[in-house]
Amino acid sequence: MNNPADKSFPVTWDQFHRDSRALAWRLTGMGGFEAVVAIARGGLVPAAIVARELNIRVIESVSVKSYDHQSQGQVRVLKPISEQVLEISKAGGRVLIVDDLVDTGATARAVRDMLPGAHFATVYAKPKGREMVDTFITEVSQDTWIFFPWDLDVAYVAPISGGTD
Ligand SMILES: O=P(O)(O)OC[C@H]1O[C@H](OP(=O)(O)OP(=O)(O)O)[C@H](O)[C@@H]1O
Ligand code: HPA
Ligand SMILES: [Mg+2]
Repeated sequence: MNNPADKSFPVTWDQFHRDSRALAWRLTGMGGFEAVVAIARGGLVPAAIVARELNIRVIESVSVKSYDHQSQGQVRVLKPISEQVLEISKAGGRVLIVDDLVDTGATARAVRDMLPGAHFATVYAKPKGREMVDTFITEVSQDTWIFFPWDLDVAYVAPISGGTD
């Protein structure tokens, strides 16, 4: 499945920190969470920020990969969720799943199946996957590719006029 996007939405570290904090604010009114599950790798950064703001100390990761650069493939689980966190959820404890974004929703669906009943939060959401997420901050159109700060560098850009300086 190839899905190259037309538009780009580059996100700086500052912006990502602000948006992840906004997510934490939105989650504060939703009761205490006992554990956070970060969907690695993209979910690790927002999960750390949210866990810091909500004072959650039990942090787990699940490693899911489905894209090679912008090409989507099968969802593959490279590291499952620990028994400890699965037990917390089965015993009725509130578990918060965090990812950087939901695009088609395939990753979210796979992780939701592992943790039914958990609360799913992302910083960004595209329309196709929005239904899979309980809480998000910013919606981005389906034909936009979000570039995260860990995938970017500072680089020269040509003037809008098309000149060279
Ligand atoms: O809603 P979907 O269409 O499933 O896409 C969203 C997922 O894709 C990206 O992860 P990716 O598989 O690229 O791995 P990464 O987090 O290691 O970058 C992103 O971090 C989400 O986890
Ligand atoms: N940006 C980065 N990673 C992604 C995206 C995106 O828009 N969609 C799926 N994985
Ligand atoms: Mg990911």
